[in-house]
Amino acid sequence: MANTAPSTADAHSAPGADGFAARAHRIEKVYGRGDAKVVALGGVTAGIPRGRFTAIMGPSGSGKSTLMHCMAGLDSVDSGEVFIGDTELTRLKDKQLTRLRRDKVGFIFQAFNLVPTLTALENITLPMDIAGRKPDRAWLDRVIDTVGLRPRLKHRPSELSGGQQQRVACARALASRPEIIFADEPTGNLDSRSGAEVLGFLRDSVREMGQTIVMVTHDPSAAAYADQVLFLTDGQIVDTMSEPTADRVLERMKGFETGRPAGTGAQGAQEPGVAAR
Ligand SMILES: Nc1ncnc2c1ncn2[C@@H]1O[C@H](COP(=O)(O)OP(=O)(O)OP(=O)(O)O)[C@@H](O)[C@H]1O
Repeated sequence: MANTAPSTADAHSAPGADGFAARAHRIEKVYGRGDAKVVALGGVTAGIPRGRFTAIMGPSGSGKSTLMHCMAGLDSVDSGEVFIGDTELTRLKDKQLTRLRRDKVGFIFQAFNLVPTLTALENITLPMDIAGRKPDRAWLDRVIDTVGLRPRLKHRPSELSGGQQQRVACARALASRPEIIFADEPTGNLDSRSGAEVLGFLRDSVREMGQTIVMVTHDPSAAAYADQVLFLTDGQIVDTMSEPTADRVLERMKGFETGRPAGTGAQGAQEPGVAAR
């Protein structure tokens, strides 16, 4: 894990700067036209620090999923640049983008997206099998033990609980040691106990394995597992928070929902480390 998070100014000024696993620079994304036009992202600049757990929060429709999809190369931007490491996604052709996503990015979705006919272990190694890469056995063992799946490796998804299935999805994302994992509401389909297990595991993989994770969530208690929170409202980053607690996140969210950031919610009062605009 990085000891010092890169500063807001770094994210702003330095495409290619060290310390960020992914960066967005003035990205805009507009859906529809005329009366149906929606500015989902209105020129967002953000850096996701390497080796840290970042949560993205904001009211419904604020652009969280769009930001994540654009930063992960799952969706295109209308203007601006997106980088994973030093690679600018916005310049890549489709095939190069597919390869980059396969080699450098891990995904965890709300729906676990496991292949029902494969065992837990086969699901975990599937992306590497498709890429023709041999798993690093020692690393794979560590991932499996960390998520506590050793006794369930031969089970198919239908024989696993929701929490166990999401742990398989987490292990699948971690197995290839990607530069960054994007998690979109990873606990959205889980009860609070299974959700807490998955979040604890994600946090441990950042602290103990140095993984970089960025997670979209609606849930202040989920965001409290992160090292820092980035708040979006109306397609703009309006605030950041380090060392979040559920209460502080909830308090700040209340401010955004009434259109008036609570606490230090003004743009100029951002805490350093996550994002700048
Ligand atoms: N494919 C699309 N076509 C048209 N508008 C879209 C599309 N995808 C998203 N939008 C709009 O863009 C805005 C941002 O959507 P996005 O899904 O990123 O928000 P969100 O913060 O993730 O919302 P939620 O928390 O409800 O999932 C919303 O107003 C949404 O209606």
